[in-house]
Amino acid sequence: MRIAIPNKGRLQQPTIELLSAAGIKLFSVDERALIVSTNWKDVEVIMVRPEDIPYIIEGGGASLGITGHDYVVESGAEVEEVLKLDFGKAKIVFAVPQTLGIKSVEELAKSGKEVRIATKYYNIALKYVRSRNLRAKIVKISGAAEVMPYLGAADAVIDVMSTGTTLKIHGLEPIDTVLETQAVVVARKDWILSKDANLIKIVITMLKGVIEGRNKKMLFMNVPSESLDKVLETLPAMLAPAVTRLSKGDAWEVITVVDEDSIPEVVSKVLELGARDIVVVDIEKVIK
Ligand SMILES: Nc1ncnc2c1ncn2[C@@H]1O[C@H](COP(=O)(O)OP(=O)(O)OP(=O)(O)O)[C@@H](O)[C@H]1O
Ligand SMILES: O=P(O)(O)OC[C@H]1O[C@H](OP(=O)(O)OP(=O)(O)O)[C@H](O)[C@@H]1O
Ligand SMILES: [Mg+2]
Repeated sequence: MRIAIPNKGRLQQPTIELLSAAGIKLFSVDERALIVSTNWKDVEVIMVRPEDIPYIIEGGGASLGITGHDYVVESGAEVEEVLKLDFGKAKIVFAVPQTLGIKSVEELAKSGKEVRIATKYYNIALKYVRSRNLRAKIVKISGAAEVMPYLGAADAVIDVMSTGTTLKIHGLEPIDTVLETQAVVVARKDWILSKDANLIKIVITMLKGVIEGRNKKMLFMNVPSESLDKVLETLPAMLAPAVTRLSKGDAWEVITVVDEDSIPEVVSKVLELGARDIVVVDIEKVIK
């Protein structure tokens, strides 16, 4: 089977790292190679432009693809988003020059003036202006939208924002969120009927395992008998914490899996309750 991944840009490196963590390592012979074999003998990776990936999947050129949700929406391709990947997170925003002093889209719509909007997201922009009753002309460009108002070639932009620095540098102010995006895994809608369905399922399971594992940690701790019940009561777990008697003394080893974000709170609570020797361990995959 084939997996289509970005051949450039922000999503490429995290995608290669994700595949590797899932166990799929790329054998790259040449940096310019568009088709790369992997250590999984039935899995081949193709490197293509991220905006083309939805069409490639829809057309049957690859079984799975990794690209941005924004590109899936923009393409209008009939594909299924099977997994969110937690990277490439950004917002597509509508931004206008700060000097205009406009604070909302409603204000702009009411003015009745035609706005020229520069964007690489033509279809998303078209749908957006209709939904907001804006009189607009969409100026389709393929990048660097932020500079268009400065050049006088557009009055506003619909573009990607993460920290907001790029917009600010160019004197633009976001006044509305058009779409939230992140990297996703896409497949054909009927992938389950494909001859590769089993392998596709395995790859999705491994990728999901890595994503689930990234936000979780394993905790080991020693707990004296008198504290055990209280510690077990407070500890989160996937099902329930595991408990084993220690080889010496009146104490127990308690093992559980918790969300990374909750570690400071959980650790301070169990310490207070008498737990000791707490060990926090990274998790490679969580397969449910
Ligand atoms: N600053 C950002 N933070 C997080 N995600 C981003 C950011 N900029 C773009 N993205 C996301 O990454 C993907 C962009 O991939 P793409 O390779 O097309 O753009 P790029 O990495 O900016 O390269 P280029 O602009 O040169 O085409 C999109 O899905 C987009 O939403
Ligand atoms: O809100 P910010 O954190 O500033 O991020 C937004 C910028 O990030 C992306 O560009 P990127 O950094 O990928 O550079 P590029 O212009 O080469 O695409 C995007 O096209 C914006 O220009
Ligand atoms: Mg970019």
